Amino acid sequence: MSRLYALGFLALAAVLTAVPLASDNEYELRLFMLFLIYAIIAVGLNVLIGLAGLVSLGQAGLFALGSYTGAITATRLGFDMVGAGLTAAVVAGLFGVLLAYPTVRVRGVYLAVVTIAFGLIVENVAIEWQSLTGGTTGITSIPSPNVFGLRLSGYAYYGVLAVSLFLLVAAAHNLKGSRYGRGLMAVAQSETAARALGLDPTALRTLAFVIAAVTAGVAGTYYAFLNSYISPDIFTFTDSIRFLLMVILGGAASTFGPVIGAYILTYLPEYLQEFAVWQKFAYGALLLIVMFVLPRGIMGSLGALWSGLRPAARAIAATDARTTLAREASEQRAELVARDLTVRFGGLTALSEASLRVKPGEVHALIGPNGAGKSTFINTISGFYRPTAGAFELDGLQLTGMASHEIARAGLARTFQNTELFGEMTVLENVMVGGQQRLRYGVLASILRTPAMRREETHCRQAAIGLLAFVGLEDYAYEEARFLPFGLQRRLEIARALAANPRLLLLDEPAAGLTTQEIDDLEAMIRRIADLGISVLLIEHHVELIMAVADTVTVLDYGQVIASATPAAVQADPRVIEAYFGTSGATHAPVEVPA
Ligand SMILES: Nc1ncnc2c1ncn2[C@@H]1O[C@H](COP(=O)(O)OP(=O)(O)OP(=O)(O)O)[C@@H](O)[C@H]1O
Repeated sequence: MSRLYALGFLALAAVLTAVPLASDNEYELRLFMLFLIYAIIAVGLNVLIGLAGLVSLGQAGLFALGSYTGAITATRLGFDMVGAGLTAAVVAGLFGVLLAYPTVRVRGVYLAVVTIAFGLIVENVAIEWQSLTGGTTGITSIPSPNVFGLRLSGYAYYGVLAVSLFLLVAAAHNLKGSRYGRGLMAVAQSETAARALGLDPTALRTLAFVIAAVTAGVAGTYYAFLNSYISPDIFTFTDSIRFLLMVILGGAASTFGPVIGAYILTYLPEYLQEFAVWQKFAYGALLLIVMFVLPRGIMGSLGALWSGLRPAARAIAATDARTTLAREASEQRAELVARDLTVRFGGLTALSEASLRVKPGEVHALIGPNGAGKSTFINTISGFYRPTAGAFELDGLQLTGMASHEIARAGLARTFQNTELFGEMTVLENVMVGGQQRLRYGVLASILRTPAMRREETHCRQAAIGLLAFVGLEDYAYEEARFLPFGLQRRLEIARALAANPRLLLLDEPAAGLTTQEIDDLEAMIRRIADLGISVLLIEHHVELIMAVADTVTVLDYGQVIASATPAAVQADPRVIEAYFGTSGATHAPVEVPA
């Protein structure tokens, strides 16, 4: 943990310890405990909003679920706080899974609508299911906080809440710095690239929803025990908006931001009481001003200032990329075989019975005029399109019908025609996302930062730095990827794909938009990759590059393979000349493939 974060945690611990000592009346302490409960919700919600990039406006519904579950189990079944809290966590967690399901189909504003609907349904059920929830009257006489039969004093309960918040902030911070945090951010920033690197977006989003739901559920139980009374009007849509605001105001994705946001939004109404009828106006106006001045939230904006002062990457030991990649690749040089692939889009046949074989360890170029079906071919073999007919396999393993992330895990990595980087992550983090399929530690190990987890992370980081050196980007490790010049972004995409330790690398027009010097560097890089024993399938328009690096060239025209041979043979093939120039006899000179 960096010193700055250590200081932050120290400050948090100091504040949490000092407050009960300093507060001289029960009202003050109770208000602070309310803040702690809201902060717990905000920190959990931050995983969903800040890391996974998903907006939920139904958090009050999960808070209510936890509250009612806690209250009902405590009043009817006699559960103590631990039993009630655990039950609430399980119930809310299950609803978290349920809420995550729509993300398979909807996102953004549509997802927000789904979560709003969920919140409203919970509110209505709380009102209508009178026999269970007490209807509008709610549930009264919830026992005071107790653990294993021991009744907790006000201060002891404060301790439970303070420790819960502290541990949760630490857990969320650790999660953010683990493969799960990086995975969530990667999926949020480019789902396509994340899938191509073997990440399962559905699983990751479900994890984020479950974390946000479980924390809201537990906070709900804490609230029920604090208040000893709950009713539906405590959990309204306005509260969901308030929870969302806590995260955004404090700084989404930051460690302490949601706590600060929760503090401000708990205490602001108190401070503004003297404005009487203008209270709501002042509340809204203040929020507007803060968000206008600090659009990334309070901690987000401070964090941006700090990011320029981070250490250089060279300080971290690197694992030589050549040894890492070559060792594993030489064991399994890959052969890709595609048989009679046909892809139709409605009435248009983009690929028609196209067959291709990339021999183990070769550089195989796939060329053809614009619209010939090259991108369709690689989108199909990387699992982004389903073939209408035909099959393809990697070293005998049938890949047809597999999801893109499963194909990536089978050893096929790719780059994109229009680069698909995780723009707001650093160059190093981008490459680490590429390498994280090889990490084995679980969610619990992430949260606890176990020694085994840290060991795996160090290896992953060292390998990533080695790969950055391999492509000449070691000096940019801590830059945000979106700030790299275009040529370097292309190199980063290659480093990231290599980090997945692929057996077959698909390069989709890697020379597009590069300068002559950059294309020369790319040529050398492709040679070095091939020398490591990694098979390469290269889609390119740049003829000099193809001639220089390809062992075999396959030509597509109108979705059909019209030639597949050595570069020289293909250049002289009349069918290829005809495909490019519309006539086979017009020239006997080698074909110049237009860029
Ligand atoms: N998702 C899609 N939906 C409908 N049609 C598509 C889709 N993707 C590609 N096509 C069509 O399939 C045909 C082949 O396109 P594709 O992009 O594979 O060609 P390409 O050889 O990669 O071309 P370019 O060199 O211009 O990138 C084109 O007619 C294109 O319009």
